[in-house]
Amino acid sequence: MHGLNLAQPGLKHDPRWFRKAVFYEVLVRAFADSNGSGAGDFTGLLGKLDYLQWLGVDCLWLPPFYASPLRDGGYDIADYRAVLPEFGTLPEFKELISQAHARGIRIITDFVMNHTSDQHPWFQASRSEPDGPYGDYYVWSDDDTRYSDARIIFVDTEVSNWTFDPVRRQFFWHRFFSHQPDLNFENPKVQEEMFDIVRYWMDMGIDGFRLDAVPYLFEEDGHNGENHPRTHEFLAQLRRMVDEEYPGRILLAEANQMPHEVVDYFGTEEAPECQMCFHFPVMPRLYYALREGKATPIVKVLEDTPEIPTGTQWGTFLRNHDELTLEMVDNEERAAMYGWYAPDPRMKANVGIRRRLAPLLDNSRAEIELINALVLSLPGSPCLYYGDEIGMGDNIWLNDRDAVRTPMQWTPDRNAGFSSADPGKLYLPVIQSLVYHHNNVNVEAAMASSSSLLHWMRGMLQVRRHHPVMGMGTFTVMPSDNDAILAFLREVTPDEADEDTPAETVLCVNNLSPRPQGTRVQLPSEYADAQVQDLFGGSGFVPVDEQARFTVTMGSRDFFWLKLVRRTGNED
Ligand SMILES: OC[C@H]1O[C@H](O[C@H]2O[C@H](CO)[C@@H](O)[C@H](O)[C@H]2O)[C@H](O)[C@@H](O)[C@@H]1O
Ligand SMILES: [Ca+2]
Repeated sequence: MHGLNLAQPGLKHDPRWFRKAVFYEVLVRAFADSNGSGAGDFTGLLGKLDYLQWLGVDCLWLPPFYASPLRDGGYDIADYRAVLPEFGTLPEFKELISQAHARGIRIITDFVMNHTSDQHPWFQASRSEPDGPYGDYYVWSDDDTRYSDARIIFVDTEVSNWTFDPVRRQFFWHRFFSHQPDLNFENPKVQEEMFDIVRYWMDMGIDGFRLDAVPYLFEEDGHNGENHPRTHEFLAQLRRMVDEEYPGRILLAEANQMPHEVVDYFGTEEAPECQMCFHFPVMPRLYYALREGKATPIVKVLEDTPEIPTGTQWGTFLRNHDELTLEMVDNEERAAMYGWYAPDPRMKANVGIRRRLAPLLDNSRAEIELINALVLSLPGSPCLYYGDEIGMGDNIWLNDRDAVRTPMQWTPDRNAGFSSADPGKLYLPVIQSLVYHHNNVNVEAAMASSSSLLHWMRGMLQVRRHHPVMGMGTFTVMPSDNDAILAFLREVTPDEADEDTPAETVLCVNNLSPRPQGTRVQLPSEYADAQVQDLFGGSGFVPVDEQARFTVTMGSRDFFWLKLVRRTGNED
């Protein structure tokens, strides 16, 4: 990318880095193709690190890039220690890590422990040699009746969690596609293999793992096969090993579960598990609140979210490489979400919606800004999805979740500047729809326009970085007299402050309504008469009154991030 002559600060030692970080999920296959093969690769991604540094992200999450038949976007691994040749080589991957680190960007990768591809040599050996060393690596049964309390997750394609294998003449267990047999975690050798694979990639220099589909490791008759106590025991052992051998590296749980269940993946003080967990239930409620024009769904889900252990952090997100999952809302809410966000049945996938952020919000700049402001200010470290920073579109005519995995749009040129290949050779076609065509929606054009969504996003990340309170601070909802308004405080008190995280209080006020709204927000008494300073440089806000009430009028879908400066002598 021209004109991005950036300093390369390198990584700063900071054991709490993940609590302040902005993550960015990027599919190697989708970002940049360096050799005209039609698919993205490590070298292509490396060439775009300056862009990512310029944007201001702190950590990349790379979904699987391992050897795989790619029947589930790489979540069907055929060799945990090899990279898919079309993505490059291991030395290229190592170079990517070191170049990212040189730019102050960390990298976490996906670790799919629950299952492998049926092409994995372990499975091939297990099916053909039941008494051999791999015979017990998978979950086999003479019939398909066990674990009947476990639900089917991929309801669009699967009719059972058991599939008959004609070679071994037994059924094998799978929570996802029938080409993804579940590993048998009851087998200590499988557990050892997992430990060794973690060591292998951590030795290579990665900064952590997203633990894919982690609730499903252990199963038992009479149990629904999710969040089994033995899964938690295993994770605690894994964490102990990581802390001993790779201190500072993180484990991030992908547990699509209700708040009271997902918090268990943080573990306990005696037996910690993951430093981070994605907060699945909050995500659909952000979209719900936007359409309802009310703060209640967000307030409620955060009220239902238990406290998390000291030093841990939520991972938040608006979109990712999967469908916008609606597993964590009730039937009524799900029906409303489908009505609002999936008017065409093609937009649905499993229990969710396979669309990108901008099309979901009908390309409304105000809504895109508000929902991003929410995810950047609510508790947790936000994870952006590649392309959403330029408002990329989707293609619901593609299969399954490929709808949201199309090539990154860099320029208005051939293949959107993603690849020099013959357009027919691309792993997926670039977006050519009327509104989101790469002629208009691309990084080059967005960079050339100072009012673009891209520049706005970058500005937001800069402000967030300058205010570590957004990652580290406490979160408290402030009562407002208008139910369209979501107001909350993020706060680091002088007692909690240190040289990296100064004491600060930020009041975030969000208008979820499409109409202008006035509100009076009641603040804690110590903020009586406090001065109000806009983090984005605005001015003229009326100070908090002597009864600690803050009064403001907000435009449609408006938001404010306001630093509260207490009156001297009002410090208690
Ligand atoms: O490896 C199988 C799948 O694992 C992850 O799945 C998660 O996404 C599902 C929706 O697509 C969701 O319903 C489930 O609860 C999750 O575990 C991974 O993110 C998928 O891409 C993958 O197919
Ligand atoms: Ca399993």
